[in-house]
Amino acid sequence: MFIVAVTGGIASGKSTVSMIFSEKGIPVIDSDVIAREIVEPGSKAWTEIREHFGSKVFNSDSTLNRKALAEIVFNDAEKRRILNGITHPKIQKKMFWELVKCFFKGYQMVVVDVPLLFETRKILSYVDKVITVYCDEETQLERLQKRMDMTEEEAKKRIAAQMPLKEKCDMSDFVIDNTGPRENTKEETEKIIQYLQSLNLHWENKLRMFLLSLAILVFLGVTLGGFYLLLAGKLKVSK
Ligand SMILES: CC(C)(COP(=O)(O)OP(=O)(O)OC[C@H]1O[C@@H](n2cnc3c(N)ncnc32)[C@H](O)[C@@H]1O)[C@@H](O)C(=O)NCCC(=O)NCCS
Ligand SMILES: Nc1ncnc2c1ncn2[C@@H]1O[C@H](COP(=O)(O)OP(=O)(O)OP(=O)(O)O)[C@@H](O)[C@H]1O
Repeated sequence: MFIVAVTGGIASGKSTVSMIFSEKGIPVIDSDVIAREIVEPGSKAWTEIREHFGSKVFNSDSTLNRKALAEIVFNDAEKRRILNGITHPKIQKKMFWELVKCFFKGYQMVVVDVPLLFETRKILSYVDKVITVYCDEETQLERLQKRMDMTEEEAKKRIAAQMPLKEKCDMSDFVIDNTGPRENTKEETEKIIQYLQSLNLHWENKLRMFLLSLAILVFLGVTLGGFYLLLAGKLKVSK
């Protein structure tokens, strides 16, 4: 299975690009959605956030008060590091299992939409191609304020918490400029999808399937062999 990462800065247009992949029947795993799932009331992350940040970052119905937590972590790098330490391993684990599900469903290609791909690097290790969705700073600030109903100061702080967008572009296989109208972005994205689909992934996918099956067989062999030896040892002792 070929894994394509869509990354970029906050509000640069990742969801806009991911949606175009989705319209072509390519599944999209969105880390922002997973980040919300793992903090549901009673979850491990929810409990750890409560321990570290206190009840002030929760609503009366026990759900996370995202605005209150954002106010803390985007004004304090150390607190952000603590929150990332709680959430990121759980997001990465859930993303990994979502990928495994896609693999067994037989998808040839899957997209992971991860804003902090280069900042955290973990998911980067199993991604085949990276697309960075770029837009100029002025447009990013304007779209962010509009979409999240933020003040200019809040928006600037959120942008500053991420790696500069230009640096992400330099490290990517493809860059989509989403500064202009949506039609341009759609056209650029469709060209990339066409290119990715034209790559002869057939043999690569077969090889991966073979290696995965081999790994499963070795695992089963070692486990069953271990049990057999354990059982045989016990039988000898009991004689
Ligand atoms: C701080 C929280 C509660 C704020 O929630 P809010 O609803 O305001 O934002 P939302 O989750 O929709 O995120 C919007 C965007 O903010 C940016 N962002 C979110 N968390 C971070 C972070 N820790 N560092 C830098 N940018 C971040 C991303 O670009 C993301 O797409 C939330 O973002 C969170 O739990 N963050 C930690 C988990 C995380 O890193 N998520 C990003 C996906 S891996
Ligand atoms: N080309 C465009 N022209 C005008 N508005 C756009 C364009 N692309 C995206 N937008 C708008 O900008 C905002 C951010 O876009 P989008 O949600 O795709 O970004 P994102 O990178 O996924 O954001 P996030 O970092 O929150 O996940 C949205 O309100 C969207 O409707």
